[in-house]
Amino acid sequence: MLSVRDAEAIILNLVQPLDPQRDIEIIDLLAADHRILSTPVTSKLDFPHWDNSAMDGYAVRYEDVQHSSDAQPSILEIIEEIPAGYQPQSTVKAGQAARIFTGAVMPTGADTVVMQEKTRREENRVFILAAPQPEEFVRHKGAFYQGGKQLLPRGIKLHPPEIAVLAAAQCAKLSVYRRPRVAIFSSGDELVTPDQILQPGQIVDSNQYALAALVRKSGAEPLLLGIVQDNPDALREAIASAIADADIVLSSGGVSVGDYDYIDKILESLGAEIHIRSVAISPGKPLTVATFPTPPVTERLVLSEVEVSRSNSPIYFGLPGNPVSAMVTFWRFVQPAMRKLSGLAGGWEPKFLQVRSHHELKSNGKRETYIWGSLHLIDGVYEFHKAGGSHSSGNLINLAQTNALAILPVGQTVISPQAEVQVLRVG
Ligand SMILES: Nc1nc2c(c(=O)[nH]1)N[C@H]1C(S)=C(S)[C@@H](COP(=O)(O)OP(=O)(O)OC[C@H]3O[C@@H](n4cnc5c(N)ncnc54)[C@H](O)[C@@H]3O)O[C@H]1N2
Ligand code: MOO
Ligand SMILES: [Mg+2]
Repeated sequence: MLSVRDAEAIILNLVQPLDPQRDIEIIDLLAADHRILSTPVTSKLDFPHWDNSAMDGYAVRYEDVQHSSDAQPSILEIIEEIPAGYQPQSTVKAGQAARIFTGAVMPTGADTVVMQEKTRREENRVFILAAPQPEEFVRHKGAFYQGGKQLLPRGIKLHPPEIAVLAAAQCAKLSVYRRPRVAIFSSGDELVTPDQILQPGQIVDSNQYALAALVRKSGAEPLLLGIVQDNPDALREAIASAIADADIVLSSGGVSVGDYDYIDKILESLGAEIHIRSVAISPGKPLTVATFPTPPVTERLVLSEVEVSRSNSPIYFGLPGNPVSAMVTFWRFVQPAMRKLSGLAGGWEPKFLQVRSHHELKSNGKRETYIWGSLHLIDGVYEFHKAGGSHSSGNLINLAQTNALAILPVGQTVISPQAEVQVLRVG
């Protein structure tokens, strides 16, 4: 069976990132948090834009004050007051100083700022009580960034620090990658929506809700196609509809070997190339990954009124139906694919932590095993606590309030309490 690592490599290799010319939208800077920059940003401005003061104090000529001390202060004539936002009018000459405030433009002639606390004021004279360093408390034009160089590269996720930079660079509107569109449907005759009255044998379609939340949390737009019966015609129609408009399709259920598990057969009949049918992971072994190299043979079904554009053919993930299996395979395989597709320049693979396990963790050693639980900070160090209750892949109840998956590699059957374990943060 395919290893988790090989499956991840195959999946990432299949993903074509969104196109930085076509797959973009122009948004307001105020809406930019968590979006991905699709064009490198350059500014004409230098940062700082001009020499300015880092302190409230006096702008002086270093040579006038270099020997100042409490006992023998230099005495300078104050020729101008320069608040922030004001363009100085005078030149500071020998024996002169300008009153200046933090962020205000340095006057010509002055090269150093003496902070107020090291001075004494007497009417329009200032006594400098200590010798400064040359150019002390001057923030020089272009010291932080020189106009014309790249300010921010394409493919980064925007967070408050980048948004501050973009604001300072006067990018009130900016170009970001559009959100990936992820079609989601659930397959199974036993499934109903949460508002329906359960008949014998029925259960609620929780996967649709879980996957929609996961997709939205990953910065993509979920297209919810509802519940599809275990019926080849209905499934064929749902899949054709999903692949028409989505970048990624997520179905859950129907990928194992049962008589009503139709997904793989229907994908094949639609001309899909199936790259993965199962992976050595627990939970989540029956996982189908497929692409559509040629346009599907069925007629295109329009999902929405909106005219949509797509540069690449979609990737289909047939996730296993068991609720925990669907979420674990999302976190481990779909999420990295979504990161690559979204235009992020790198860092698509999951990042694992090495932490101490509070409990004993067990596996049969045959598949890479993911055990759900939570990370707790104990004296500043993370510790993994396994969730109580059944670790059946059908038990979604004890998945609630977890935030991590501990991973036992193939061949490892036990991790002792207090031993180190590799963990994937989720949730
Ligand atoms: N003979 C074998 N049987 C099974 C194998 C196997 O290797 N040989 N693999 C098992 C594993 S592992 C898993 S995981 C499941 C995967 O099954 P399917 O993907 O075919 O999913 P279904 O059969 O449709 O459903 C499985 C289970 O999950 C419940 N389910 C399905 N959809 C939803 C939903 N949207 N929301 C909540 N729960 C859902 C469904 O009722 C079933 O209980 O196959 C094993 N069998
Ligand atoms: O691997 Mo299945 O995903 O055990 O339940
Ligand atoms: Mg099945």
